[in-house]
Amino acid sequence: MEKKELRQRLLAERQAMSLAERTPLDRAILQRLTALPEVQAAKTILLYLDFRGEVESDGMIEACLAAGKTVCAPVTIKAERKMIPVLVSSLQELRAGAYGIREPIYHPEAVVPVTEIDLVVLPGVGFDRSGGRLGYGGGYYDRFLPTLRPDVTKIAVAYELQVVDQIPIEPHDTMLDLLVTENGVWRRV
Ligand SMILES: Nc1nc2c(c(=O)[nH]1)N(C=O)[C@@H](CNc1ccc(C(=O)N[C@@H](CCC(=O)O)C(=O)O)cc1)CN2
Ligand SMILES: Nc1ncnc2c1ncn2[C@@H]1O[C@H](COP(=O)(O)OP(=O)(O)OP(=O)(O)O)[C@@H](O)[C@H]1O
Repeated sequence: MEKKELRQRLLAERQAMSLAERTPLDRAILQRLTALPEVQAAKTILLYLDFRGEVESDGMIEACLAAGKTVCAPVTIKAERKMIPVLVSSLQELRAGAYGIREPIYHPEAVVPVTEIDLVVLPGVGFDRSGGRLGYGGGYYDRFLPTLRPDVTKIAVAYELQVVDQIPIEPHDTMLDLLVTENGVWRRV
């Protein structure tokens, strides 16, 4: 169970970081992310709402809203192991959803059609520099990513301590295009 052990080790390392340690890293990641031409060109972006010590995402949401972009975030349907992109118009209009993750309030009119999404920013537990990603093991993004338009840019954001030489990859895994950490940006080659 290589994946399970890697997940536990990386989660423990991430949780061990203090707020004072992560705050400058969050800022550096936010700056690198918003400077990317792909992000600047995107009109509709699927972001996430951080939990369990993921890279802070509120700043990304604020920046995208301020730039006039359409922002959506996952609403998690645990029973169906699926996630739905729902419009986020403000960080004040969120509630705690499945797993205690903050999410926008689901209304059928607030669902963003997957065909409208231009770019996805993904959290995760571990990453490698060739597009591999390790999540919490729910398979939510694994099922969701193949439903997107093929031209959608998929960007991982992570602390450098979450980056390993090689994430064990399975056939259902979708490779990510870019990895952004506090130290730089890696484009999948
Ligand atoms: N911020 C954020 N939102 C997200 C995700 C994410 O990774 N980060 N997701 C990306 O997928 C989805 C939620 N995925 C999750 C998957 C599993 C567990 C979880 O707690 N799993 C159990 C045991 C694993 C299992 O069920 O087999 C656990 O860790 O205790 C939590 C969230 C949708 N929203
Ligand atoms: N497209 C799919 N259809 C059905 N089951 C899937 C699919 N993709 C993944 N799964 C299943 O979901 C489970 C979790 O997969 P995996 O460990 O890759 O998740 P993860 O990438 O860590 O999690 P997440 O995407 O939620 O962050 C596995 O048991 C896998 O078989």
